Amino acid sequence: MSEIAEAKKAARARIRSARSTLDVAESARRADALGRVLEEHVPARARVAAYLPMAHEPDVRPFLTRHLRRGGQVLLPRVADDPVPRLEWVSWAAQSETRRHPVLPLDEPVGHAQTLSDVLAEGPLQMLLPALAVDTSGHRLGQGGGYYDRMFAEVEAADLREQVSAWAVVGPEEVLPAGSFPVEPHDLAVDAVVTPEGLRRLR
Ligand SMILES: Nc1nc2c(c(=O)[nH]1)N(C=O)[C@@H](CNc1ccc(C(=O)N[C@@H](CCC(=O)O)C(=O)O)cc1)CN2
Ligand SMILES: Nc1ncnc2c1ncn2[C@@H]1O[C@H](COP(=O)(O)OP(=O)(O)OP(=O)(O)O)[C@@H](O)[C@H]1O
Repeated sequence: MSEIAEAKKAARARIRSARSTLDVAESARRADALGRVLEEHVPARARVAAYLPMAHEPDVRPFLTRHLRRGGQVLLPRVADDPVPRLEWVSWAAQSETRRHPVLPLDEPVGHAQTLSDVLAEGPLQMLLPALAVDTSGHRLGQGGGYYDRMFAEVEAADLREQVSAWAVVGPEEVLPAGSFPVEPHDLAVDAVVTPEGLRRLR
């Protein structure tokens, strides 16, 4: 493994370990506060592409439920590794079924999926990206699959970056000064970061 990849791995381990010490009451308080921040900043009509939280990731589900109730649309990702590793997107309703991924520690939506290009052909998209940390230049440290980076490389190649508003979702202590974790050329830059304390624009 390259030196940079090793350093990213160490940063991920540090943040995952800190996340695992958050108690249940504090996690619930954060999910509630995060819901209020997102409800304030995401227009009711927006199409939102989000995620189902795994392993202590910020819980966006209270917001997603409220967004559906106010008439918004929600899409969730599913890993499709054949023929190449990529994400596909499934439209989400309150009673939709989920299934455990056979290898990765996450639940995924079941049903008809679209590529992100198909989704973007229908109009602009508000993306809420899972992350372990974000620096103040907008760089994002993810779980290490490279799925979001590859997806954004495609979006940029198709000249569709302007169609996407990309917000990373992390805890307040995970917004870090630039240089706190290694950044590679392929790492996507987000437009803003959202925490239970509020939204901060980064570019
Ligand atoms: N909630 C959520 N959904 C998501 C992502 C995410 O980060 N969060 N993804 C973002 O890309 C994709 C899934 N990618 C993932 C990549 C790595 C690991 C992970 O835990 N890796 C462990 C080893 C896991 C194992 O093999 O058991 C590791 O790297 O240590 C999880 C998800 C799509 N869905
Ligand atoms: N645009 C790309 N083209 C090809 N490979 C890529 C691209 N972006 C990332 N990768 C590869 O994916 C792997 C993981 O990248 P990285 O550590 O940056 O993931 P991450 O951003 O934390 O993950 P994720 O986006 O899934 O949350 C690396 O081996 C990297 O080289």
